[in-house]
Amino acid sequence: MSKKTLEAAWARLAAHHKSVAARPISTLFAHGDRPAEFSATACGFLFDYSKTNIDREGRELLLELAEAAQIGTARAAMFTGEKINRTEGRAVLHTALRALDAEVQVDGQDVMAAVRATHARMCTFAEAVRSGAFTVSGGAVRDVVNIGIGGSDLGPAMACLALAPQADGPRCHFVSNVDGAHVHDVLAGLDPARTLVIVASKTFTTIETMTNAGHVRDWLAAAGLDPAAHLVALSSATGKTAEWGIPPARVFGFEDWVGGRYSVWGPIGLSLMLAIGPARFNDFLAGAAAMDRHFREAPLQENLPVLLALVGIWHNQICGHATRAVLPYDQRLARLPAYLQQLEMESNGKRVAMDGQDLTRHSGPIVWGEPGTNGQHAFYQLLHQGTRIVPAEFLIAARGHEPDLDNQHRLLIANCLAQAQALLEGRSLETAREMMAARGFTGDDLEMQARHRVFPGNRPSTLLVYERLSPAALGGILALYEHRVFVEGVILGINSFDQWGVELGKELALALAPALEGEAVPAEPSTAALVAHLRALRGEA
Ligand SMILES: O=P(O)(O)OC[C@H]1O[C@](O)(CO)[C@@H](O)[C@@H]1O
Repeated sequence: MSKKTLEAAWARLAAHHKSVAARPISTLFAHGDRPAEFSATACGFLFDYSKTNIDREGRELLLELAEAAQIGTARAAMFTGEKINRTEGRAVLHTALRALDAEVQVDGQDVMAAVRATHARMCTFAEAVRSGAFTVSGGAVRDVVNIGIGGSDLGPAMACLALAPQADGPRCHFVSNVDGAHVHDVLAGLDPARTLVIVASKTFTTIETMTNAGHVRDWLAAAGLDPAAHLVALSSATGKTAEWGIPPARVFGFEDWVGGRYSVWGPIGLSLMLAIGPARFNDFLAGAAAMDRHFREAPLQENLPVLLALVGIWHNQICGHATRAVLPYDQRLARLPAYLQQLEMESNGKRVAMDGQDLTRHSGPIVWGEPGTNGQHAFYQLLHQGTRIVPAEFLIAARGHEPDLDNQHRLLIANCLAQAQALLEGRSLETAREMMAARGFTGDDLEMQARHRVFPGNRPSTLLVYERLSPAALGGILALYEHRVFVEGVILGINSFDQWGVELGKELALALAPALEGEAVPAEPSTAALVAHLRALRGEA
């Protein structure tokens, strides 16, 4: 890619933004059929970005930016197994986990035979657990505890909640935090004899996971059971799983080209497969694979992941909005914002470009959110009247899973659309004055009261619409976001697939452990003082 072409595309966008920044978004609807022209459909999704300040020229310039960043070349490199994760010398092939018929090679070697074999073993195992043919010490498995953190937890935990209406297998629970409260509360009430324990860790060294796994192994042993009969491992480190005494038949491995935050599609998704069954899990994969095909084949201007990325770049880089709110009007997507926080911020929260040079612009956005309508009664106040603008990303299904509660689903949709409309249109001082006058206010009091009731509006939002949160729809949503993050990363020149920023804290935590046992004093004075204070509170100093 020519740096000059790319910088010129950025400069043109900045200049265009300067010329339209003061324009109210609502005025854009005066011309043509904006809702149709600024939305796109694919794979059962409608993505509406008409309530943004992007006009035809802005979109053209954004597409030019994507072309200048050579999205097409980068995309081909990812799908064909080139080692685009340069700092770790790895290919990036999570897409291969959901394209079981594909032919993919890394270093000239076929990788799909192993992917297919592991997938088949997972299906057989899941069927056996679900049917009761596979038993633990006390008989058929009633509860599954997945112990993992980050990508080894967030994907399956989020998806198990999202697809609860399809869950007809054993009950799945998730332990991630090293805080003993987490494992304690999850195990409370479970019968060890009927519990299957999945230790999910790509590296099998993550301190939180291995500590929790050790505790659960002791919990099984304390009940007089053979822990090995209850344990399953999902890991790339098969040597380490063997040291743990987990029988190879219950170890499901994957290659280093599956990044943690991209791993729900393979063995790390085993808990989800146990919950919903292999057929629905395959629908989940198929939904993602359809989005992969769309991402590879659709022209950039109709390409959903590219459009999401460009709207993101517009808001984050061009308009300077540092954060983005993800607002699923879908209670079962309650963990989607947390999942996306890892996906987006671990991928694109970097300070240097691919070549190690400082980024010349900001890294990816801060992502946060909560399901609607709950958020409306919490932080939406700031979205509507705060001094900072937070682009809102709404998600809504046309139908829920509860036909007898369809009236509530209509109310949910009404709320979602109303919020987007309120953000766009706002309420003028004039209208607020009329309102307060009608309520009997006069003079200075009327003016003061009215000013509190003004909504500036002109706040951008997008909406992703789908028919219903099925396994395929969830697969599509996650793949859409994965590729969006990839496209944003390519445009910013970031390696979206490493995560060196998580290392320092891990190292320091290990180094601090002896200090908390009184065996050393940290050199850093603030930390030393806090360790002393905490030890005193614990009655240890
Ligand atoms: O699966 P593992 O190796 O236990 O890692 C868990 C998580 O830890 C991280 O490496 C970061 O702390 C994530 O990228 C990863 O998903």
